[in-house]
Order: sequence, then C-alpha cells, then structure tokens
Amino acid sequence: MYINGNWHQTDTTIDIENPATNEIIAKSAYGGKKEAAMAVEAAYDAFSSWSKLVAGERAGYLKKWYQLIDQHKEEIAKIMTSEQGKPLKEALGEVQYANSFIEWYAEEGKRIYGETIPSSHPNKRLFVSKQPIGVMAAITPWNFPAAMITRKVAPALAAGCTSVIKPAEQTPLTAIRLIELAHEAGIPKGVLNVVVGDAKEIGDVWLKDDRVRKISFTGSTEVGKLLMRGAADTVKKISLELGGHAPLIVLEDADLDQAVEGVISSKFRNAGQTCVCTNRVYVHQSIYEPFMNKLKDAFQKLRVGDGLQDQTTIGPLIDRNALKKVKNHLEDASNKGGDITYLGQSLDSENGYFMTPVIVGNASDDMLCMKEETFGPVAPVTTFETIEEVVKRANQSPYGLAAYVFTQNISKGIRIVEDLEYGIVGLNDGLPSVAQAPFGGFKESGLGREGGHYGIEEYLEVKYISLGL
Ligand SMILES: NC(=O)c1ccc[n+]([C@@H]2O[C@H](COP(=O)([O-])OP(=O)(O)OC[C@H]3O[C@@H](n4cnc5c(N)ncnc54)[C@H](O)[C@@H]3O)[C@@H](O)[C@H]2O)c1
Ligand SMILES: O=C[C@H](O)CS(=O)(=O)O
Repeated sequence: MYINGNWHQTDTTIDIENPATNEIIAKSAYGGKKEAAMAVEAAYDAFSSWSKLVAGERAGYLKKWYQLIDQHKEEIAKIMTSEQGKPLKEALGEVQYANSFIEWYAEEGKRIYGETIPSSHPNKRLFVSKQPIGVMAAITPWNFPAAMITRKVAPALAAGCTSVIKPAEQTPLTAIRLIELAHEAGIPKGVLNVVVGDAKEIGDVWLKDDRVRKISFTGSTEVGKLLMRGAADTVKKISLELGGHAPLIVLEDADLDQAVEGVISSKFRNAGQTCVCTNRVYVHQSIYEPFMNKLKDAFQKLRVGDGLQDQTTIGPLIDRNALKKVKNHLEDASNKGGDITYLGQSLDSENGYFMTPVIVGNASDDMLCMKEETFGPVAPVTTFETIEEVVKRANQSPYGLAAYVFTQNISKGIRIVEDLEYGIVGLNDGLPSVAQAPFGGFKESGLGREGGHYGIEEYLEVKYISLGL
C-alpha cells in the first residue's frame, strides 16, 4: 500500500492468482480501517497545497506520469495479464487507453473556465468560479485494473483534488505499478494514496469520513447502490459506473460483415467481462440464417488460452464464481429451448478459468442471459420483426449503459438511437469508448460521466460570487 508517499506492509497479506494457471504469482499487503483512515489523513493534508498549484503545474506532474507509463507500458501490460487474464495485446491496449485519460486531463485541467453573469443590479457584479471538491475516494473493479483508476484520478488530480484509491483485491498489482510510477514522476506525497484490503472496512471508513467529499465507483450495480446509500450520510458527491446489459440490434439492411465484426469486438473484449459488452443480439428475422452463418464462422477464429500466449484472443474468466455464473446462464438457456453452439478453439488445460465462446441461437427473452449481466463469452441471438418491437425489447432492462445498432440507413439508425434508453450508443461501431467522450449510463447503470469535459466536472464545485460595488 502507498500512503502519504511511503509504501506500507501489513501483517496480513492476500495471494494474487493468475486466472489462466491458478498459480499464486504474488502476495499483496492487505489492510483495513487503520490504513483507510491514514490514507484520508494524507490526502486531506495534501489537498491545500495541491489545489493551490496552477493547473499548468499539476499538468506537468501528470505529463511526467504519462511519459513513465508509456515507457513501461509493456511491463505493466504483462503484470495486468498475469493477474487479470486478458490477452497481452488487449492489456497493452488498456494501458494505452488508461494513459490517454492522463494525457487528456493534463490539458483539460487548464480549461476549467468560470463565467460572468449579467447583473440585475447596477451596483453588483456576478461571477461563477469552479474549484476542486476536495478528497476523492476511488473504488475500482478487476476487469480494467488500470483504466478504471486513471479514468478517475486523472480528472481529479487535474482539477486539484487529492485521491484515496481502493483497487479490486483480485488485481492490485497493476494499480501498485501505476502508483510506483506516479511516485517516480514526483507527484507530491498524499496526493495519491492506494489501500489494498477489506473492501467493506475501507469503504465504510471513507463513507463515514466527512473529509472525503467525492466517491467515484466503478463496479456492480449492487455495490453501487450500497455506496450511494452510504454517501448520503455526509452528502458526498458520487459518480457511479455500474453494470450493463447491452443490446446489439442488426437491421435487415445492415452490412452483415460489419455487424458480425461489431458483435465480435463488443462481445469478446476481456472474454466478455466488460460493462459495455453486448449481452443480447437482436437480428431482423429476414436475415437470421445468413447472419448466424457468418457469426459462427467468425467465432471459429477465436482462440481461448493463456493471455501471455501470442495466439490467444480470449483469456480466462477472473475466477471460479465467474465461470460458474456463465455456465448457469448456459444451462438455463438450454433448458428454455436455446440452441447452444460451442465454437472457437479452447486451450486444453486442467487449470485456469477458461470458457469456450458460445452462441445461444433462438434465444428467448425469459432466459437469464437475456436479462442478467453474463460477464462471459456468450452471445444470445434472437429475432425481431419491427423496429418498434425491437426498441421496446431493447429498453426493457434496468440497465442503460451501452447499446449498438447496425444499419446502412443512417436516418433510420439515428431515429433508433434517439429512442434507445442508453448512455452510450455505437451506431455501426462496436468499440465506442475513448477518453474525450462521456462514458456513463442511464437508469441503474450509474450516475455521472467519466471522460471528456464532463468527466472533470465531477470533481468540481461551482461557486457563485456576488460582488457589491
Ligand atoms: N460501468 C462501468 O464503467 C463498469 C466498468 C467495469 C465494471 N463494471 C461492473 O462491475 C462488475 C464487475 O466488477 P466487480 O466484480 O469488481 O464489481 P464489484 O462491485 O464486486 O467490485 C468493484 C469494487 O468494489 C469493491 N467493493 C465490493 N464490495 C464493497 C463494499 N461493500 N464497500 C466498498 N467497496 C466494495 C470491490 O472490492 C472492488 O474494488 C460488473 O457488474 C460490471 O458491469 C462497470
Ligand atoms: O468495463 C468497463 C469499461 O469501462 C469498458 S471500456 O473499456 O471503458 O469500454
């Protein structure tokens, strides 16, 4: 753990497992209440000086951090693959994606503008300024061990906030390496603090401490709701990036190759363990057969295996429970009449939480995989007749994070996009996420946005100044 510029060890440690081999690859310090409180103290003490730097000075630190991460990107990627499982190429992509938030917000911090407001009184002048909210607590998931941290701390630090971070207990090594480089970049002590440990203990300390003014969470909707309730006690500002259940709609006039590519890219990233993964595919009934033939051909090219092996395109799931959930969804789909087709090449291994890619044909809306987040390499496919019908079915979810539409009729596509209740929509695009665009969901997929100028507003307070002349 890294608190107030120093590395801390604890008597208790946790084993970090490689999900591809089940080997224990490291032990991590494992803290709780005490370390959580120490981290808030450090971040609070650092806030006054850090927030008073001019944006350009904070940008200088962030740019140095960015350069160090870029210099060490291959090393960080290998750490990530070893603890999280994603293929090395994907891990490298995530490190670069994570770094793009640091690069983008280093500059965005210089563009935190205020405004003047026309006065309704001759002897008054009205101004608005924005200032950093204070200590931010980031709680992040295992599926993107780098990007979900920098997507929070980059805007927070650029805005002048200081941070306490709790990475997922399954994947602390990537976070630790990022913070080692932040230390090397000279980011002052107390500005960034990382506590690995008992999630509930740490979370409860940060929720109760009124010096923590912002909670930024990425993870399950269940935990997000818990944090939202807890934040209410001290009226903390909160950002929630929660679960998703993305529909992907293929209209009869879609370019089938483009639509199949969209399924592959939005479904199988991180072995289907992303919040924006396609979880249900709706295909117009008139093109179901040709679409399914092309989809099965594409699935055949998928290679399941250890993410450290070059030919691997799908790594293991994160743990035994994840594998059990996916298999439960498949058993349910089969019991409800789905056509289960296992495809792709699977690594023959006694170890590892590997799951062969699966298409569930003739899926029905009552199946678990059509309602609950599967978080695995499973693509349920069903048909629809009319646009009104498919938009209604696509919106029938408590989630509203990402959705995808494939059509060559852009006017028709835009009208569908406008009717979809989702915060992110890929129109003929299966990979929309970029640092400069707002990422976030409707309904129970979250609150607030990360990325773009929206993402820095989450770490600012608006101050109205009325000046009497
Ligand atoms: N919307 C997004 O951007 C996004 C991104 C990634 C993951 N997710 C969602 O996260 C889920 C998978 O990730 P996960 O299994 O790590 O989620 P999770 O909610 O179990 O854990 C996320 C983080 O919360 C911590 N946590 C768990 N219980 C806590 C508590 N009581 N108090 C404080 N912290 C607590 C965990 O230790 C971890 O650091 C999926 O639902 C996925 O959709 C959403
Ligand atoms: O799963 C969560 C991530 O936010 C997905 S993305 O890499 O930002 O698209």
